[in-house]
Amino acid sequence: MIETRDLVASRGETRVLDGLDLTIADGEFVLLVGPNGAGKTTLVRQFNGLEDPDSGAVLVDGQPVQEDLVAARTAVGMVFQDPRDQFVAATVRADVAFGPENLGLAHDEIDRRVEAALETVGMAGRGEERIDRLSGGEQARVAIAGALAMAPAHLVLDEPLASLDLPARRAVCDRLEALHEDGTGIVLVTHDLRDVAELADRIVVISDGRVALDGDPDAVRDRLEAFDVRPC
Ligand SMILES: Nc1ncnc2c1ncn2[C@@H]1O[C@H](COP(=O)(O)OP(=O)(O)OP(=O)(O)O)[C@@H](O)[C@H]1O
Repeated sequence: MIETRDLVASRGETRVLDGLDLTIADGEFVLLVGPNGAGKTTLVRQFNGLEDPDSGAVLVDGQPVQEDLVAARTAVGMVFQDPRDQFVAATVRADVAFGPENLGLAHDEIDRRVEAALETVGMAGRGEERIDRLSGGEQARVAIAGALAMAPAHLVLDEPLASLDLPARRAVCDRLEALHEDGTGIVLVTHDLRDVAELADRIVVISDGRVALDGDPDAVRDRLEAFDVRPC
Protein backbone atom coordinates (compact mmCIF):
# COMPACT_ATOMS: atom_id res chain seq x y z
CA MET A 1 0.00 0.00 0.00
CA ILE A 2 1.16 3.54 -0.80
CA GLU A 3 -0.12 6.35 1.40
CA THR A 4 0.52 10.07 1.44
CA ARG A 5 -0.67 12.10 4.39
CA ASP A 6 -0.97 15.87 4.31
CA LEU A 7 1.89 15.90 1.82
CA VAL A 8 3.48 19.25 1.05
CA ALA A 9 6.24 19.40 -1.56
CA SER A 10 7.97 22.13 -3.57
CA ARG A 11 9.91 22.20 -6.82
CA GLY A 12 12.26 25.15 -6.73
CA GLU A 13 10.34 28.07 -5.23
CA THR A 14 6.95 26.65 -6.17
CA ARG A 15 4.76 24.83 -3.66
CA VAL A 16 3.45 22.04 -5.89
CA LEU A 17 1.71 19.64 -3.50
CA ASP A 18 -0.35 21.31 -0.86
CA GLY A 19 -1.58 18.87 1.76
CA LEU A 20 -2.23 15.91 -0.49
CA ASP A 21 -3.87 12.79 0.98
CA LEU A 22 -3.98 9.65 -1.12
CA THR A 23 -4.09 5.91 -0.42
CA ILE A 24 -3.38 3.36 -3.12
CA ALA A 25 -4.14 -0.21 -2.12
CA ASP A 26 -2.13 -3.24 -3.19
CA GLY A 27 -3.24 -4.44 -6.58
CA GLU A 28 -5.12 -1.28 -7.56
CA PHE A 29 -4.83 0.10 -11.10
CA VAL A 30 -4.96 3.88 -10.75
CA LEU A 31 -4.82 6.52 -13.47
CA LEU A 32 -3.30 9.75 -12.19
CA VAL A 33 -4.43 12.65 -14.34
CA GLY A 34 -4.66 16.44 -14.20
CA PRO A 35 -3.62 19.59 -16.01
CA ASN A 36 0.00 20.36 -16.96
CA GLY A 37 1.97 21.41 -13.93
CA ALA A 38 -0.59 20.03 -11.46
CA GLY A 39 2.07 18.07 -9.58
CA LYS A 40 1.62 14.50 -10.84
CA THR A 41 5.32 13.88 -11.48
CA THR A 42 6.23 15.59 -8.22
CA LEU A 43 3.82 13.26 -6.42
CA VAL A 44 5.00 9.98 -7.88
CA ARG A 45 8.65 10.89 -7.28
CA GLN A 46 7.75 10.91 -3.59
CA PHE A 47 6.45 7.33 -3.73
CA ASN A 48 9.91 5.82 -3.61
CA GLY A 49 11.88 8.63 -2.05
CA LEU A 50 13.38 10.30 -5.10
CA GLU A 51 12.39 13.57 -3.49
CA ASP A 52 11.76 14.51 0.12
CA PRO A 53 8.53 16.21 1.19
CA ASP A 54 8.59 19.61 2.87
CA SER A 55 6.15 18.15 5.38
CA GLY A 56 3.67 15.34 5.73
CA ALA A 57 4.38 11.65 5.20
CA VAL A 58 4.74 9.05 2.48
CA LEU A 59 4.33 5.46 3.63
CA VAL A 60 4.89 2.26 1.68
CA ASP A 61 3.41 -0.78 3.40
CA GLY A 62 3.06 1.34 6.52
CA GLN A 63 6.73 2.33 6.64
CA PRO A 64 7.95 5.91 6.04
CA VAL A 65 9.74 5.83 2.69
CA GLN A 66 12.80 7.73 3.85
CA GLU A 67 13.41 5.22 6.67
CA ASP A 68 14.00 2.36 4.25
CA LEU A 69 14.63 3.49 0.69
CA VAL A 70 15.62 0.00 -0.46
CA ALA A 71 12.31 -1.46 0.71
CA ALA A 72 10.38 1.38 -0.90
CA ARG A 73 12.23 1.02 -4.20
CA THR A 74 11.77 -2.74 -4.23
CA ALA A 75 8.03 -2.37 -3.63
CA VAL A 76 7.51 0.60 -5.96
CA GLY A 77 9.03 0.39 -9.44
CA MET A 78 9.16 3.57 -11.47
CA VAL A 79 9.30 4.41 -15.17
CA PHE A 80 9.90 8.08 -15.91
CA GLN A 81 8.75 10.46 -18.57
CA ASP A 82 12.27 10.78 -19.97
CA PRO A 83 13.78 7.30 -19.94
CA ARG A 84 17.32 8.62 -20.51
CA ASP A 85 17.29 9.66 -16.85
CA GLN A 86 17.13 6.10 -15.64
CA PHE A 87 19.57 4.00 -17.66
CA VAL A 88 22.50 2.62 -15.73
CA ALA A 89 24.19 0.42 -18.33
CA ALA A 90 25.37 0.78 -21.92
CA THR A 91 23.48 -2.11 -23.49
CA VAL A 92 19.82 -3.11 -23.40
CA ARG A 93 20.28 -6.44 -21.69
CA ALA A 94 22.69 -5.15 -19.06
CA ASP A 95 20.33 -2.35 -18.20
CA VAL A 96 17.22 -4.53 -17.85
CA ALA A 97 19.22 -7.06 -15.80
CA PHE A 98 20.64 -4.44 -13.43
CA GLY A 99 17.65 -4.29 -11.08
CA PRO A 100 17.10 -8.05 -10.76
CA GLU A 101 20.87 -8.51 -10.23
CA ASN A 102 20.71 -6.04 -7.35
CA LEU A 103 17.92 -8.10 -5.82
CA GLY A 104 20.42 -10.96 -5.66
CA LEU A 105 18.33 -13.32 -7.79
CA ALA A 106 19.70 -16.53 -9.33
CA HIS A 107 21.12 -16.21 -12.87
CA ASP A 108 18.38 -18.38 -14.37
CA GLU A 109 15.69 -16.23 -12.82
CA ILE A 110 17.41 -13.03 -13.99
CA ASP A 111 17.64 -14.41 -17.54
CA ARG A 112 13.99 -15.46 -17.47
CA ARG A 113 12.83 -12.04 -16.28
CA VAL A 114 14.98 -10.14 -18.76
CA GLU A 115 13.83 -12.21 -21.73
CA ALA A 116 10.17 -11.96 -20.69
CA ALA A 117 10.42 -8.20 -20.16
CA LEU A 118 12.14 -7.60 -23.52
CA GLU A 119 9.59 -9.81 -25.26
CA THR A 120 6.75 -7.80 -23.73
CA VAL A 121 8.02 -4.51 -25.10
CA GLY A 122 8.93 -5.90 -28.52
CA MET A 123 12.68 -5.79 -27.95
CA ALA A 124 13.39 -9.54 -27.90
CA GLY A 125 16.72 -10.37 -29.52
CA ARG A 126 18.05 -6.82 -29.17
CA GLY A 127 19.73 -7.22 -25.79
CA GLU A 128 23.25 -6.57 -27.06
CA GLU A 129 22.41 -3.22 -28.70
CA ARG A 130 23.71 0.03 -27.25
CA ILE A 131 21.00 2.11 -25.60
CA ASP A 132 22.42 5.40 -26.85
CA ARG A 133 21.90 4.23 -30.43
CA LEU A 134 18.20 3.44 -29.95
CA SER A 135 15.35 5.74 -30.93
CA GLY A 136 13.39 7.58 -28.24
CA GLY A 137 10.52 5.10 -28.49
CA GLU A 138 12.88 2.13 -28.27
CA GLN A 139 14.54 3.69 -25.21
CA ALA A 140 11.09 4.07 -23.63
CA ARG A 141 10.49 0.36 -24.24
CA VAL A 142 13.78 -0.57 -22.56
CA ALA A 143 12.91 1.59 -19.55
CA ILE A 144 9.56 -0.16 -19.21
CA ALA A 145 11.27 -3.55 -19.55
CA GLY A 146 13.67 -2.62 -16.75
CA ALA A 147 10.79 -1.88 -14.40
CA LEU A 148 8.87 -5.01 -15.43
CA ALA A 149 11.91 -7.17 -14.70
CA MET A 150 11.87 -5.99 -11.08
CA ALA A 151 8.37 -7.43 -10.57
CA PRO A 152 7.50 -4.70 -8.03
CA ALA A 153 4.28 -4.74 -5.97
CA HIS A 154 3.39 -1.35 -7.49
CA LEU A 155 4.50 -0.29 -10.93
CA VAL A 156 4.40 3.49 -11.40
CA LEU A 157 4.65 4.79 -14.95
CA ASP A 158 4.88 8.51 -15.71
CA GLU A 159 3.66 9.13 -19.28
CA PRO A 160 5.28 5.94 -20.56
CA LEU A 161 3.17 5.49 -23.67
CA ALA A 162 3.59 8.88 -25.30
CA SER A 163 6.54 7.97 -27.52
CA LEU A 164 5.43 4.44 -28.36
CA ASP A 165 4.03 3.44 -31.72
CA LEU A 166 0.69 1.64 -31.87
CA PRO A 167 1.94 -1.99 -31.67
CA ALA A 168 4.25 -1.17 -28.73
CA ARG A 169 1.50 0.79 -26.99
CA ARG A 170 -0.91 -2.12 -27.37
CA ALA A 171 1.69 -4.63 -26.15
CA VAL A 172 2.46 -2.53 -23.08
CA CYS A 173 -1.25 -2.00 -22.31
CA ASP A 174 -1.83 -5.76 -22.65
CA ARG A 175 1.07 -6.37 -20.30
CA LEU A 176 -0.25 -3.87 -17.77
CA GLU A 177 -3.64 -5.58 -17.90
CA ALA A 178 -2.03 -8.99 -17.33
CA LEU A 179 0.13 -7.68 -14.47
CA HIS A 180 -2.95 -6.17 -12.86
CA GLU A 181 -4.83 -9.46 -13.20
CA ASP A 182 -1.89 -11.16 -11.48
CA GLY A 183 -2.12 -8.73 -8.56
CA THR A 184 0.44 -6.02 -9.38
CA GLY A 185 -0.68 -2.50 -8.57
CA ILE A 186 -0.33 -0.06 -11.46
CA VAL A 187 -0.18 3.73 -11.17
CA LEU A 188 -0.22 5.35 -14.58
CA VAL A 189 0.33 9.09 -15.01
CA THR A 190 -1.19 10.03 -18.34
CA HIS A 191 -2.93 12.67 -20.41
CA ASP A 192 -4.29 10.06 -22.75
CA LEU A 193 -7.02 7.83 -21.38
CA ARG A 194 -7.46 5.84 -24.60
CA ASP A 195 -7.03 2.09 -24.07
CA VAL A 196 -6.33 2.51 -20.37
CA ALA A 197 -9.55 3.88 -18.86
CA GLU A 198 -11.22 0.51 -19.24
CA LEU A 199 -8.29 -1.23 -17.53
CA ALA A 200 -8.26 1.00 -14.44
CA ASP A 201 -10.05 0.58 -11.13
CA ARG A 202 -9.89 4.25 -10.36
CA ILE A 203 -9.10 7.68 -11.76
CA VAL A 204 -7.48 10.26 -9.46
CA VAL A 205 -7.38 13.88 -10.64
CA ILE A 206 -4.65 16.09 -9.17
CA SER A 207 -5.30 19.82 -9.34
CA ASP A 208 -3.87 22.71 -7.35
CA GLY A 209 -1.68 20.34 -5.39
CA ARG A 210 -4.48 18.16 -4.05
CA VAL A 211 -6.76 15.33 -5.02
CA ALA A 212 -9.62 17.10 -6.79
CA LEU A 213 -11.58 14.07 -7.95
CA ASP A 214 -11.25 10.38 -7.16
CA GLY A 215 -13.43 7.51 -8.21
CA ASP A 216 -14.42 4.70 -10.50
CA PRO A 217 -13.68 5.59 -14.17
CA ASP A 218 -17.35 5.39 -15.12
CA ALA A 219 -18.32 7.64 -12.22
CA VAL A 220 -15.76 10.41 -12.88
CA ARG A 221 -15.56 10.30 -16.69
CA ASP A 222 -18.09 13.09 -17.25
CA ARG A 223 -16.34 15.46 -14.86
CA LEU A 224 -12.83 15.22 -16.30
CA GLU A 225 -13.12 18.05 -18.81
CA ALA A 226 -13.43 20.56 -15.97
CA PHE A 227 -9.82 19.63 -15.11
CA ASP A 228 -8.53 19.94 -18.67
CA VAL A 229 -8.45 16.16 -19.02
CA ARG A 230 -9.89 14.88 -22.27
CA PRO A 231 -12.48 12.25 -21.44
CA CYS A 232 -12.01 8.94 -23.21
N1 LIG B 1 13.07 21.15 -11.20
C1 LIG B 1 12.11 22.06 -11.04
N2 LIG B 1 12.37 23.29 -10.54
C2 LIG B 1 11.39 24.20 -10.38
N3 LIG B 1 10.10 23.97 -10.66
C3 LIG B 1 9.78 22.77 -11.17
C4 LIG B 1 10.76 21.75 -11.39
N4 LIG B 1 10.14 20.67 -11.89
C5 LIG B 1 8.83 20.99 -11.98
N5 LIG B 1 8.61 22.24 -11.56
C6 LIG B 1 7.30 22.92 -11.48
O1 LIG B 1 6.50 22.19 -10.58
C7 LIG B 1 5.16 22.17 -11.02
C8 LIG B 1 4.65 20.74 -11.04
O2 LIG B 1 5.36 19.99 -11.99
P1 LIG B 1 5.06 18.46 -12.26
O3 LIG B 1 6.07 18.02 -13.27
O4 LIG B 1 4.98 17.72 -10.99
O5 LIG B 1 3.59 18.54 -12.90
P2 LIG B 1 2.80 17.46 -13.76
O6 LIG B 1 1.41 17.43 -13.23
O7 LIG B 1 3.53 16.16 -13.82
O8 LIG B 1 2.79 18.16 -15.18
P3 LIG B 1 2.73 17.59 -16.69
O9 LIG B 1 1.35 17.06 -16.88
O10 LIG B 1 2.96 18.82 -17.51
O11 LIG B 1 3.81 16.56 -16.85
C9 LIG B 1 5.13 22.87 -12.37
O12 LIG B 1 4.67 24.18 -12.17
C10 LIG B 1 6.57 22.87 -12.80
O13 LIG B 1 6.84 24.02 -13.57
